[in-house]
Amino acid sequence: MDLFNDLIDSTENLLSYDGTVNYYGQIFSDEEAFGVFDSLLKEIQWKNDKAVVFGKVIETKRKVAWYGDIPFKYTYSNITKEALPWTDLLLKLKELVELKTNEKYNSCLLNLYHDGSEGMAWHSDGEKQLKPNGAIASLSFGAERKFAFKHKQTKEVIALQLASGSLLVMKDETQINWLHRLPPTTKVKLPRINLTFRTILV
Ligand SMILES: O=C(O)CCC(=O)C(=O)O
Ligand SMILES: [Fe+2]
Repeated sequence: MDLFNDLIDSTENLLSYDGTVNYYGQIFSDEEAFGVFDSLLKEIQWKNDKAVVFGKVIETKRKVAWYGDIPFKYTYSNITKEALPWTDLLLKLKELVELKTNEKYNSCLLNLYHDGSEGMAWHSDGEKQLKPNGAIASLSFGAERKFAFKHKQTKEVIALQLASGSLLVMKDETQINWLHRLPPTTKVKLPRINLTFRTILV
């Protein structure tokens, strides 16, 4: 457990305006986080992410997976996926995150970054199928990575480190007003798994 975790106030809003982001720090010990990382690596049906760019289908090195209450169809980057049924571990993680954040979720997008060369470019999670202004809860396991927000108008950037076993929540108008990204870095040589719990409209 990070000694500094005691100093983290999960009720503090990291954004100065136009949205709410709360960082809970490590909600798992390093050892627990490693165990979860290992299980997810083995049991999740990881697939290379596909995107349509200028009409061409490209495959990213990053791997993804999509799970949910029912076989929701979810479209992003012009590709539609169908949610797989929850595994026992994913359900446990979902219930823990629901308890911690006092919100409900019905689906989860998972990302596997093999090392720092893989990241995610500036975007917001504002897909039409998502509940408007719904909370998105992000769990991280494995390598610690930098995560950043950029305001769409003012261009203000707010960055933080996402520790292994940590929880972050984005809610209210965050997706309307802010972009976020996971910057690539040559410093990180180890893999990271990220889970974002979301609410799909049914
Ligand atoms: O890997 C992360 O921390 C963020 C992933 C993300 O932004 C997304 O899946 O939409
Ligand atoms: Fe995102």
